[in-house]
Amino acid sequence: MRLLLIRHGQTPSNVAGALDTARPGAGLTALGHAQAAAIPDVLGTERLDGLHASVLTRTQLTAQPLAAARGLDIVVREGLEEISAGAFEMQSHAEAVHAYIESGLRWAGGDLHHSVDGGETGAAFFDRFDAAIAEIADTNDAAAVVSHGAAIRVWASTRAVNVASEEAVQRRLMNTGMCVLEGDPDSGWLLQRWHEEPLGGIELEDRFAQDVTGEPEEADAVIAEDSRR
Ligand SMILES: O=C(O)[C@H](O)COP(=O)(O)O
Repeated sequence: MRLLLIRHGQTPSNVAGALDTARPGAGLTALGHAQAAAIPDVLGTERLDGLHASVLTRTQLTAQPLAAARGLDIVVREGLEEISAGAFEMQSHAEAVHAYIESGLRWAGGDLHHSVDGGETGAAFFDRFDAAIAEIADTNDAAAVVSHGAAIRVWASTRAVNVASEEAVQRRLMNTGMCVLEGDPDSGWLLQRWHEEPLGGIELEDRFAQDVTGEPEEADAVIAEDSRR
């Protein structure tokens, strides 16, 4: 199947740099709605049998313009939600952000027992995300899935057999960025495309936002800079 994993549009938490991973989570900013509105034109005539979103409000809002343009229902699925920040929920300080990013890096390196304090393990994350994707693959040859920055980066970089996981997991994935994979749960997945910027173009990127799951390397660089002071 062809799987389009699209990160949701910008939220106030993405602007503030807060680890917002609980339900129902934030809605979209005005820019987030504009990013979502740009998606249908950019996807053009790309085949889509289904449109899926996580249980968090921001992915469903992001999927709405595409659903309207294609006449598709948004199927809300458990398992596609953001990686839990545990005890760091809604925190934006450097240690919290570092621990959250570091966790995904460790999972990509195979340390699946690790979790942030109070959060889920890598094993639990992959179990639920794999299960959701397997359900989608059962009934769709081509699907768009609107999910989250850390979840998409970690899952795509680890499940794609043609990339080095620990490098790919650190790539940028801005709001409404997209990873395209082809394959299936049995034969495996190939990464076809990693579109870092918003699908609607660089002019829909907010250069001043503290988007911690969109830019893991930049967030870590800021942390390193802070710790030298
Ligand atoms: O940590 C964040 O940046 C978010 O609050 C969680 O990731 P998301 O914005 O991609 O859902």
